[in-house]
Amino acid sequence: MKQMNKNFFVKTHGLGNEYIVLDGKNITFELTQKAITRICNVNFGIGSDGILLLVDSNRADIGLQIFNPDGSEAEKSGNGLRIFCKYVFDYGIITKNEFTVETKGGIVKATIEETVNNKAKIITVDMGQAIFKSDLIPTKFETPEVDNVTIEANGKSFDVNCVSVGNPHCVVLKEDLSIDEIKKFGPFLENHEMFPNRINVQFAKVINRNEVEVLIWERGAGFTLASGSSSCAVASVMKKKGLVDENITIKMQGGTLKIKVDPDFNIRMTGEVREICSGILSEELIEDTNL
Ligand SMILES: N[C@@H](CCC[C@H](N)C(=O)O)C(=O)O
Repeated sequence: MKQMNKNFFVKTHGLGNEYIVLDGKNITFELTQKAITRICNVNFGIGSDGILLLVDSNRADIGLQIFNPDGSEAEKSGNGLRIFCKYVFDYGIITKNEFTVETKGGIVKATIEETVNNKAKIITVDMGQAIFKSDLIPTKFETPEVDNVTIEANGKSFDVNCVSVGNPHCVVLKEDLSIDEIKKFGPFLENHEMFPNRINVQFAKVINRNEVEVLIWERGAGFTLASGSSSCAVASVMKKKGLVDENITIKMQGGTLKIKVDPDFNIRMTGEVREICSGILSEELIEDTNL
């Protein structure tokens, strides 16, 4: 394992969905909501779609806490998990190709599929089973599942389909996708009164039985170029509706992810991750997180 300096960070992206990784044992400050928003801010900090914090686990090989740029904690993140797995593998914290990671949204199994110069490139994560029960997602709907239920957001009606893949998602099927539309209505769907923990939002267009195009509005982050858990959510909803087969390519603004949904709705996600940079958080930035 490489010896890392205090406040060492790595910034990595999965299809343009970028995360800063920190080791909880290696930082000299408290990762408060203020600290998270400051570090993730592109003007005052490094700029990121979130922070991944390495923590101990006594149930898995390693533990992960996931934070959105608004400082809220997410139960799971698909790109976040692949990015975190690359970090622990590349920096010698985990030395095997298959290992388990504990998140707030469950324990997942990760496999390093492909390496380049001994660094992880393609990673598969078994994301667990999709949950369609309204109350477990959670939503406030009284129907057992939220399948094509019409709700109003900012004066417009949307037919929503909800699912949890460890974190909550709301999928809207569309004939045409518009970035302006998801940016305009995403915040209202995210914060809709029927979603007590807020929700991640996807507008999705089925291209054929193996391809779906998706735009994403993330809880606590806003519009992002890609999302792993959103891809899993969309694939599960489309599979349940009988619109796609078992193997689905999800096309997003930042690139594509391969998702497999088995007959019991167990989800497997495979995709690339790339490190952007690494360094030491400046004392001046850390001082700023306490202001
Ligand atoms: N970008 C992520 C999702 C991150 C968490 C999400 N914003 C939430 O609050 O649930 C992904 O790739 O899955």
